[in-house]
Amino acid sequence: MTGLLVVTAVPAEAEAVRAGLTGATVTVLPVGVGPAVAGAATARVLALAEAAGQPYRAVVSAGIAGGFVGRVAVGGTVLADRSVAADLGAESPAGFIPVEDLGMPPELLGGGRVVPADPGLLGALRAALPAATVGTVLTVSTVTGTAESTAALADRHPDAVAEAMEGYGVAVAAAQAGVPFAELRTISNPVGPRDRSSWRMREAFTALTTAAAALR
Ligand SMILES: O=C(O)c1cccc(C(=O)CC[C@H]2O[C@@H](n3cnc4c(=O)[nH]cnc43)[C@H](O)[C@@H]2O)c1
Repeated sequence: MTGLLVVTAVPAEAEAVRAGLTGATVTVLPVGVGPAVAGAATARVLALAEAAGQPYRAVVSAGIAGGFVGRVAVGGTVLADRSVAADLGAESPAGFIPVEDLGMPPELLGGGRVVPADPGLLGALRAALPAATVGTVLTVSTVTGTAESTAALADRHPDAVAEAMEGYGVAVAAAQAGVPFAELRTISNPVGPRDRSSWRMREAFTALTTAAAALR
């Protein structure tokens, strides 16, 4: 059995993770942005490793994220206790309807919009990162960028601490391969009205390198 697989969206995130992992035998791969491409690419990596007789023992989705104001600070580190496909469902005049409530057969929903982190893996990461904020990390296909959508999302998910774009897709790939999953994020920007001047990429990448040491 091979070791841990860490998947990021972009190469810069993968480099930041690798910088914190010197000496460790961890595979770090940038697999693309968004839940579909990240999920499909992760599924392929897991399947190829399995076919080669060297399955990974766990998968971590890692990278930067937006943080919900008042729940986690920019520059902070987040561990997901669950990864949730926040926009998988239907809009209606009465508000958002989760995909589970649309009357579809459950077997078509791949376990639903909520994938819990593996308890053993999350426990190990919590122990290694005691200052990390633990909570729901949302996966969105569209970055939240207005005050109205931020308020609606925060209301719908009172336990959400951050949003990113890959975790749920990677989590589904891991679940279908029977491999433990966790999500680790560092906060580059507040979730809220689009404002590039509020982004703190350097801070988030530095925090990602520091947090990556926990993956050894
Ligand atoms: O152009 C924008 O308004 C914008 C706002 C936030 C992030 C981006 C990106 O291109 C980065 C997407 C990339 O990073 C993760 N990420 C970082 N911050 C957020 C966020 O606030 N909401 C969702 N995803 C975020 C994400 O996982 C992607 O891989 C552009």
